[in-house]
Amino acid sequence: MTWQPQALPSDHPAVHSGNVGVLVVNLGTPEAPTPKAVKTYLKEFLSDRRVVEIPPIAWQPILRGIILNTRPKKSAHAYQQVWTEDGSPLAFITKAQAEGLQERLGAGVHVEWAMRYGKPTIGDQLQKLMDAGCDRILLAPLYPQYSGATTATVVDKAADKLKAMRWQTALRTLPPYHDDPAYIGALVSDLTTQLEGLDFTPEVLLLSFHGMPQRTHDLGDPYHCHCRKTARLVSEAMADHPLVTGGMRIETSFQSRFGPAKWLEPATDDTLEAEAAAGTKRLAIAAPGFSADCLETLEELVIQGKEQFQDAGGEDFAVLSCLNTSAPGMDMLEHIIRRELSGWTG
Ligand SMILES: C=CC1=C(C)c2cc3[nH]c(cc4nc(cc5[nH]c(cc1n2)c(C)c5CCC(=O)O)C(CCC(=O)O)=C4C)c(C)c3C=C
Ligand SMILES: [Fe+2]
Ligand SMILES: [Fe+2]
Repeated sequence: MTWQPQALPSDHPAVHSGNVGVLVVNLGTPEAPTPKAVKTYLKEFLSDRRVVEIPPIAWQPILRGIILNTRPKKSAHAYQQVWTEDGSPLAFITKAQAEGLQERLGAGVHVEWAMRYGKPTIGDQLQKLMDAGCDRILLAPLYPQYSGATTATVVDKAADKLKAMRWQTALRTLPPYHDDPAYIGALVSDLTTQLEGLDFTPEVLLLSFHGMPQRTHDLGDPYHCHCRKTARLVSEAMADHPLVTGGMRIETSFQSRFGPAKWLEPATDDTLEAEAAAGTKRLAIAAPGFSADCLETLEELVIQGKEQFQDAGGEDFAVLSCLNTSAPGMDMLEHIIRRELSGWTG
């Protein structure tokens, strides 16, 4: 008689015996809104070759000789405008998203959070998950649109940690979700609720994404195309909304230009001025590429954007919140993360 493998009992769960971890990651933020802390943060961030694609021999003297001597003071002032008792919005919102996910996913999954630059570090948090017995970890960079400067650098950093280990944990990464119906649905639900709650009727809804050097796009980075697709899908999904049928236009722009090189266009600041100059009086702006409110939304849009629009003749101006820990946002994150855990959890 030949040997036969023993059949698994029919109720055998397709689940392994170790623990499963999820590490949600966002960009990072200084430890304090001071020039010293901002300098430390900017040095790490702007030394990342995924972020500034200039050979270090040319870039480091500019970074150390000019930028790190001028920008920290200016940026610290901006951070002071948005800092709260709980610290930097980007950090405490990311932490709250992780806690919300932990509650939703239950005790069978360990959820932690990390920042790509600053603290808590990706390496330390991966270690924490492994210390909790996680031999399978889903790394979830919370960037809907893929870019080498954001998504890939998170994966690089996690790989640096694994590189030093003899016995590695298994790692999966969350794919970009810029066109996922769950993400588009969450945005449309959240944006329409916020738009309907405004005390004015916007003529324009401006979707402002973080920018990137044009050269990075030309070298093949899909970020710009992902942003454009998100914007198109949101516009299509909102086409029947009374605000849109009533005449509200949905436009797209790119913010936070940094340095003298050409960045993705149209720029948000130029667009705000051009809209106001062309007679637009009432404008709402949303930043769907940011999972959490941060310096770039709370200072650059809420404070500077308002000034730019109103100085050019605009009147009513509102910045809509990011998905943050809203119900549609958390439902979406839970959905896309559960999907990636399939086969790892029951
Ligand atoms: C959401 C996607 C982001 C991309 C793409 C991105 C690219 C990118 N950014 C810089 C330079 C700076 N960005 C800064 C802040 C910042 N950037 C993002 C996101 C993306 N950046 C976020 C969420 C934040 C906010 C951080 C916070 O603490 O709230 C800053 C620091 C602030 C300042 O000094 O102005 C810089 C500098 C480059 C060069 C770049 C290139 C691809
Ligand atoms: Fe940035
Ligand atoms: Fe493109």
